[in-house]
Amino acid sequence: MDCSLEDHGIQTVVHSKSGSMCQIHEFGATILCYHPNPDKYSEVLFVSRDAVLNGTKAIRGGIPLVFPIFGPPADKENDDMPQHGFARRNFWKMDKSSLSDTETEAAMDFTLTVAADNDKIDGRGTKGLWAPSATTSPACELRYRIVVKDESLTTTLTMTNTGTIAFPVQALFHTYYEVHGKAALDTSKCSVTGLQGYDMVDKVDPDNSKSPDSTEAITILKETDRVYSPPDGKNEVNVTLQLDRPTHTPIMCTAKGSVDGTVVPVSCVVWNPHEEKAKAMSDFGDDQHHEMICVEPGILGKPILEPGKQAVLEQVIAVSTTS
Ligand SMILES: O=P(O)(O)OC[C@H]1O[C@H](O)[C@H](O)[C@@H](O)[C@@H]1O
Repeated sequence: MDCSLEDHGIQTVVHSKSGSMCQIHEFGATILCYHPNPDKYSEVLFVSRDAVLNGTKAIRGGIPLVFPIFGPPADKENDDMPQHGFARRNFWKMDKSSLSDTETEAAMDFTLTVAADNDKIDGRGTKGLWAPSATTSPACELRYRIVVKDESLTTTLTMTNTGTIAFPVQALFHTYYEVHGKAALDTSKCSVTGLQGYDMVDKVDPDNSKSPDSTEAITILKETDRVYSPPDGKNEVNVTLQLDRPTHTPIMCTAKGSVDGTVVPVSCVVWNPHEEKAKAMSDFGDDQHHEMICVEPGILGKPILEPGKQAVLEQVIAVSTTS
């Protein structure tokens, strides 16, 4: 992504001390780029060259936010909410009072407020739990805090149930990483480690699902769409990504979640559409599956968020193990 991009709806947060910067599109509060200290590092995130940035379609790349469902609705007959929910399909508000730029970090918050009967929020569906209704629909406030440091980006999504109806939560950072040298399919250059021992559901080839998966390094050999759920006792995600970066250093991604103050397990999705799916997506270059890999930590267990309570999902992307 071109970090010099300036446009209506795009906000920039710069950490003056280190020069690290991040750009966020108000549509979906989608982070488009994260460029750590430019004296030392290159861009971390991938955005499709055909991504739609005018607010008519979820942005293909960066870090789209998935909430309150992951994938299509569980009960498609009775719920027409679109895949991955509504968070990525609406304009969020930047909170000017949250802006800061200190010695150690720069920060910016975005919010999306969803009243129970607000029918202006795109993607709530017309038949399911979230269909706008003053009496039967949930309400929520989403607050998204983005903190940029010299060598790390921390994103924290706080989901507050502001209504009277409890709802199941799924929330995920759909992070698209740039793989340098178009090497995503080169197994010696692009890999993800840290998910060994997780239960793996293979959405492309269900017969290949493993419980637990003993694979040490996940590489891309074909279309890959896998959901990794942690073994008992492991709640945080802690993965290492080799992306053939110019510095030859890996990226570390950690993530944790909680509901009403209680830690909940965080799963991790690994996705690369490969050739056929790449060609089928109108907002993705035919050959761009060579340039990216999605590693997406999230709360997928559908814990119930009661009225007045909060769920929190946090991700840290670090370009150095010392961050
Ligand atoms: O095309 P989208 O709705 O953005 O979804 C892109 C991908 O997101 C996740 O990674 C899912 O596991 C995939 O099944 C889906 O294809």
